[in-house]
Amino acid sequence: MASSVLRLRDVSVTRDGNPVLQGADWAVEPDERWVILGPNGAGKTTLLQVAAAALHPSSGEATVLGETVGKSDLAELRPLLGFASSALARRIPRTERVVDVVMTAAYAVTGRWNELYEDIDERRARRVLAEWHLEHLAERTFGSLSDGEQKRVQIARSVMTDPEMLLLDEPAASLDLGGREELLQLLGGYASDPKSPAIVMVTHHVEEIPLGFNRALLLKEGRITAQGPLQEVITSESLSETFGVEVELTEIDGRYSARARQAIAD
Ligand SMILES: Nc1ncnc2c1ncn2[C@@H]1O[C@H](COP(=O)(O)OP(=O)(O)OP(=O)(O)O)[C@@H](O)[C@H]1O
Repeated sequence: MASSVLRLRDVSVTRDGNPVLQGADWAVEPDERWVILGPNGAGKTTLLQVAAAALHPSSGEATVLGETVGKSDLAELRPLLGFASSALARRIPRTERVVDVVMTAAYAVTGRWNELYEDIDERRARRVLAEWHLEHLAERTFGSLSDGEQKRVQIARSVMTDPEMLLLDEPAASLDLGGREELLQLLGGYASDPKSPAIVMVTHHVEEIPLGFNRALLLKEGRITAQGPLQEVITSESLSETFGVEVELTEIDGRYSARARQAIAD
């Protein structure tokens, strides 16, 4: 069996003296596509930052692509980890050409400075843009795109280096219905492709779980409350327990929706 791309053993993270992640045990295998759900402040982004080797555990051990976070030089890991988040997107210059936004990922920078780009990088960037239905926007500036288009550019950028693990922090946040559905369709296709890397996606809403995702992890107050196969973990009971409201969950053709039972009774 291939080795885990991510392994956490009893990982805790303390920030400003507060425990924000506690005793996390978790492994991600190459063929797994994980969704992480939990209330605001539960520690989802913190967990993703540990997975990205961007944050060191305060205690416990995190191994990313075989390297122990905090013990090895992680610079070489960077291109092997695709990462997209709104915080990272804010660092992309609005005047940058879309094709350059994607291409600069090969050098793990935002903004095109003095790197020498190869034709092969540009060809790959244009191919990745086409895969995410963005080729017609290649020459536009990043700042001129709609939110939905910008989200897709961020994901295209994060897969440019052909990473071994793709980490997505709320990729569908702030999208309208059409934009969300288009993104979910593309993500679902990507997740269903056996050649795609391991994927970990943080989201607030079960409606944003793309088809093709097969694992789920629930977090509450810094602790993992459930993890495992998606259909076993995403249940009315587990969501009610994690979010602290009575949740009524429905699933149609692999897509979920949830609402509070209270709302149904009213
Ligand atoms: N740099 C920081 N310094 C101090 N506390 C922090 C820092 N970053 C996050 N926290 C705290 O850690 C806790 C977990 O934050 P985190 O962003 O991981 O949660 P989250 O589940 O992603 O939340 P949300 O759903 O609101 O995005 C929160 O209480 C937050 O205030």
